[in-house]
Amino acid sequence: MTRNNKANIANDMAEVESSAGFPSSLTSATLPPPRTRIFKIIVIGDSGVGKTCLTYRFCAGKFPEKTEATIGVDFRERLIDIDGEKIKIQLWDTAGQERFRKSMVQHYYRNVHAVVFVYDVTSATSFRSLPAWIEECKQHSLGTEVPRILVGNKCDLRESVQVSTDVAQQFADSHSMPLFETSAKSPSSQGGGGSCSSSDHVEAIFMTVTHKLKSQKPLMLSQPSGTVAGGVTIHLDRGRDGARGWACSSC
Ligand SMILES: Nc1nc2c(ncn2[C@@H]2O[C@H](COP(=O)(O)OP(=O)(O)OP(=O)(O)O)[C@@H](O)[C@H]2O)c(=O)[nH]1
Repeated sequence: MTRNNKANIANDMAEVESSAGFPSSLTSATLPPPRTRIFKIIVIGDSGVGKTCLTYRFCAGKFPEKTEATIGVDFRERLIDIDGEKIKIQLWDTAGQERFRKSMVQHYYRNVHAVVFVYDVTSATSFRSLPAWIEECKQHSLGTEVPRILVGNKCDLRESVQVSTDVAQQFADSHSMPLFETSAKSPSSQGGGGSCSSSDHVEAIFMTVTHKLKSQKPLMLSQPSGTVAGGVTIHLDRGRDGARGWACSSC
């Protein structure tokens, strides 16, 4: 990781962490022009379920040609316009492998606005891991007011499905989460009953979360409107061992 990347990460973390509200000294008469809000969304789940591919698809618009196991965390950002307001979606693509996430975990969960749990529909093991991921969120004091969604990825591999939509939907219902089944690889794949019928599920998933956050959160200061920053990666040393549910608006 370069010195610049480290500086960017520090800035990005500071931005997210400072987006909690207006400085108390500001009055309506002295408020600066509207700024871009940042929504920090963390994407978690077992290694290999496709977190990098999903976040890359949403931010870069395509399936990555090749991926490697995430070490620490990757940031991906996309600036979107909702009803005339510019919103920066900051996706934190977290490492699924325990040894690559250990020392970063506290950063993942700080000032999180929403959580996306991902499992692989062709891996019953990744589905069985979900309670542990939910427990990890709980241990980091993520309240039920933080929107959560469940995503079953790799729906394009129809012949290899191990997790049925019914079972996934029951799990999602029991945790008050909406379920989406999708494919980062084949955006037009049609998921099962819990998913949206949109032709581009990945887009729908993150846009749904953003709409939810926008409707839930009052306008806050974060940073001046500007261009979307590129991805930034925090790497750990390779040697280390390392409420009620809410509806999917577009369903
Ligand atoms: N067929 C298919 N393969 C996918 C899909 N999404 C991801 N993959 C493949 O699954 C493998 C793992 O994808 P990643 O996105 O790196 O997985 P990850 O969850 O980020 O893994 P970690 O970084 O280790 O936590 C890669 O070989 C991807 O090409 C999908 O929707 N369909």
